[in-house]
Amino acid sequence: MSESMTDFARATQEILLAGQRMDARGWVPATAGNISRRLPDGRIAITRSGCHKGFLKAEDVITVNGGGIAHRPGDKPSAETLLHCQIYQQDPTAGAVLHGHSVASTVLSMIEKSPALHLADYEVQKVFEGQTTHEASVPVPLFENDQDIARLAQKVTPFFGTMPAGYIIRGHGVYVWGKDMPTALARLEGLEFLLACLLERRKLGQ
Ligand SMILES: CSC[C@@H](O)[C@@H](O)C(=O)COP(=O)(O)O
Ligand SMILES: [Zn+2]
Repeated sequence: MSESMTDFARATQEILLAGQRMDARGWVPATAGNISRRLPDGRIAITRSGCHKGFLKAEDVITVNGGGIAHRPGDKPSAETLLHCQIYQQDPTAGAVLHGHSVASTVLSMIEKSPALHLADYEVQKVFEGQTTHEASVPVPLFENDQDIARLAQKVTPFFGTMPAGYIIRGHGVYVWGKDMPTALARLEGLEFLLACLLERRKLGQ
């Protein structure tokens, strides 16, 4: 097996396990969500469009170039591939990207009319990039949903460098990334935990 095949096989395994984890937590209902991993040679391993992320098979992971074009003609990558490519392009440290559709991110982003949610006073916010204390406010930008993914990506571009916890698309879901798959998963779990806390507090009228 060549070195690049080894890297792709390892990334595929990570993506399959991440899909199972996200499904077990209820964050990827039906065929929602998508998952990717940057390979050392610059290719991006990403889920095929329309697969259930809890039941991914190795053949459901394909590769695209930095512009989101599948290397193998006929392969149909995630409909949101350009958002993954954008993250890898804008953040050279990013090695894995996760997108999910949790109840908390969907509901909170629909009832919050301001352009961001703010996470403050929570110990768990230290899971995010550069955060060392609960005594900080971590902004999570909210972008309007758009079926034109290239247009949506344009709206996100100016925010790179200011999103330690990732971002939310309104009525749709979260995008989170990290240097590797464990880091991205930890950030997703941290963000989803905090969104669930915010939602609980809203229900309590706080
Ligand atoms: C179940 S519809 C969800 C899709 O429209 C999309 O938002 C999504 O997250 C999954 O799209 P996919 O093309 O499978 O990566
Ligand atoms: Zn989605």
